[in-house]
Amino acid sequence: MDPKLASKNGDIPASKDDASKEKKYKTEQHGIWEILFMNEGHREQYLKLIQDFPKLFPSLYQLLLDIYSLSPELFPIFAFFQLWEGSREAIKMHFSSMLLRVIEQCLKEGVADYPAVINAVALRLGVAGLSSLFSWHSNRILRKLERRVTSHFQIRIMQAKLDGDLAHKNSRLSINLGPAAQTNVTADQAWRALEDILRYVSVVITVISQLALILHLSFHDNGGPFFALLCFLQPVVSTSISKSLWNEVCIARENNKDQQRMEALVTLIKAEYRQDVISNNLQRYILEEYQSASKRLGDVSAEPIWSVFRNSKSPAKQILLTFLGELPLVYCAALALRNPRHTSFASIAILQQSSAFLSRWVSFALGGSEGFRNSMKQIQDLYESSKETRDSVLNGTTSEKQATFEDATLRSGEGMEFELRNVSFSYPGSQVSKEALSNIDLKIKSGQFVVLVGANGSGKSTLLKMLCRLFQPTPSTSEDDKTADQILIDSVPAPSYSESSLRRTMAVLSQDNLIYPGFSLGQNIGMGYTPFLNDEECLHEVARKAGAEEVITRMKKGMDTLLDPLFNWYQFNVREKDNDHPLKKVLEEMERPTEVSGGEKQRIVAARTFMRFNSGKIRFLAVDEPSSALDAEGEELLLDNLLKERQGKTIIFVTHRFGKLTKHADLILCMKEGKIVESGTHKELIQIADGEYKKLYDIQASPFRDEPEAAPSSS
Ligand SMILES: Nc1ncnc2c1ncn2[C@@H]1O[C@H](COP(=O)(O)OP(=O)(O)OP(=O)(O)O)[C@@H](O)[C@H]1O
Repeated sequence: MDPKLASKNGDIPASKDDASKEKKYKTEQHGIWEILFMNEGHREQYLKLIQDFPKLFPSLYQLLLDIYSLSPELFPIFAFFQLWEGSREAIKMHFSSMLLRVIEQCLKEGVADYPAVINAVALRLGVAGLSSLFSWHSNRILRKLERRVTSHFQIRIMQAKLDGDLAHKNSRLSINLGPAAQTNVTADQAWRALEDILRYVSVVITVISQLALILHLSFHDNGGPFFALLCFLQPVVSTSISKSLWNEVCIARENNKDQQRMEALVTLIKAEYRQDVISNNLQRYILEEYQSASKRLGDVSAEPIWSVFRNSKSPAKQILLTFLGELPLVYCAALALRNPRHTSFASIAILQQSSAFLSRWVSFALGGSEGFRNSMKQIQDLYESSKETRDSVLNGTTSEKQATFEDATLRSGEGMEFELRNVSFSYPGSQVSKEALSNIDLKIKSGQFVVLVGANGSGKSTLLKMLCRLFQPTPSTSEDDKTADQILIDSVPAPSYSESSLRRTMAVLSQDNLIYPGFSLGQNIGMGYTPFLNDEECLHEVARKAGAEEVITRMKKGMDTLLDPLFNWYQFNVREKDNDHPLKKVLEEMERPTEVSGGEKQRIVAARTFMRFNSGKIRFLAVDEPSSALDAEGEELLLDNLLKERQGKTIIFVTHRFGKLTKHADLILCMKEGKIVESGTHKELIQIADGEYKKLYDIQASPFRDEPEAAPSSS
């Protein structure tokens, strides 16, 4: 059926400070899809490409230099094959035309010219053979280059991402938002971008070589430039009147409520929702709701966007383009009528083939400019992000910078001292209007054991991360207070430290329970302090302290167990029901996951933190609700063992549970709505009538307080 077509104009919200940059976009409805197009034709796209090219070219040049330095021996062959790839068809057609002419000559004269035919056939076959050989060789070289270039990019990307958690001078939220982290180009995508660029270059070479062939043939047979012009007509008209999603700057979104409802209902039949669906007795509802949504959807096309979009092209355009495509042949026919003696069938056949070929490739060349520009941009992003990260690295990897940074490890054995002066922080791009931290003033003395409490969302984790230098305070706008927005560590502004020395003195145990996939249990623990990664004794010792030893001994492979293995595997034709099949057993082994509970994961992650203490350099321990999934015994053991490590460390705990921690804390900071509303010891805070701490404490303690005895019944 014909998709419904509706069109209206919309405005992309322009930034207030630059209303002139306001751009228009257009929306069209195709079946269940709404498409938002920029009002931008091929002309604009080409202009953009021409404008951007000087900016993009250095990255492309750098890329070619890199490929050359990675494989100097392969590079010339690689360049030759690219050239060959583009001109291959024109060369083949040229030799085909030679052969056809010789045959035509023989037919016309009725004489078999053996040497000429053999020569032409040999040349044509030779070219065909060479072409296959080159393709095979080119493919091999390309695969080799792919390996080298992908691994080269992978290292660049990894370096950029790994440096991305450094507090970056331009970024308020450093974690995952540094310039490096902002590049989402993967090494594979980078390679594909390079392939796209090469393909585009090859398309351009193809067009040029076909054009040269057409001009050569048409001049030879009095076709002249007019014929070449006719060959261009169809692709030029086609690209200007028809749209292809691949060449548009657009967003396609499914906006049909009934289709969305149907998809949501289909999701509910997945295994993970089975238990919920049964216990909520939803089976009937799901089926009925699906039926009525499907009825409401009616005949609206729910095909994938590309087919709905293609179907919507009007037949008039298609007919016009078909006729334009036939024009070169009509022209040849006219030539034959005008000058029958000089017309060669061989040339007409080759011209016809060549013009169809040219037409297709001119379309690719005209339509592919946006893709080409995007691919060049991807390569540029990749180079620029890693360069920017290198410039912003403050961790002393740049030797001349190293000398100017403080070394936090020098005071090993002494807990860290913190001072926050009027520190505020908002998460960039957050939908929450309030600041996550608001004007915090705080002093934490060396060696103090501090507990952070407060309601959900009060800012405890954010404050802890701020102290761990994972976030930067929002810069102060106050002209009067020059010391605002500062964090001092041991009385020295935090940015004066080499980041890597700070990291070496901090241990962080959070509630996220991250088990590193693809690493064994032992490696997961050992990565807390890599020099001892293979020290079995040490691994078991820290596992014991975190209460994880029992989990490990329970595993058949102990420390070598892979909880979350990372490897690809495929099975072909091993039937599910064929239980005796020897491969089925192997398959089962591979499929069986090693399950551990949330609490067990917490223990393993805690063991990694204990491992960090082996460096002897830890001066600050930040713990964020590490026992949320632990049983009472596990929690007691973990907290006791963490507190045993107190010597020479400042410890800050975030917790919701009032008990041992709050009772023994040197300082309790009670937070509310991004502010520290109360601070002191448990004894002090509990005295504040209507205080936030007392309120939270009472809620937890009240079920354990003795109930007043019920009055005996009078009856
Ligand atoms: N990644 C984030 N992006 C945007 N806002 C965030 C992000 N993380 C936290 N927030 C917001 O910052 C505020 C403080 O959050 P934070 O996690 O520090 O609170 P919390 O006291 O640790 O809460 P909880 O007790 O639930 O762990 C909240 O309003 C929260 O919505």
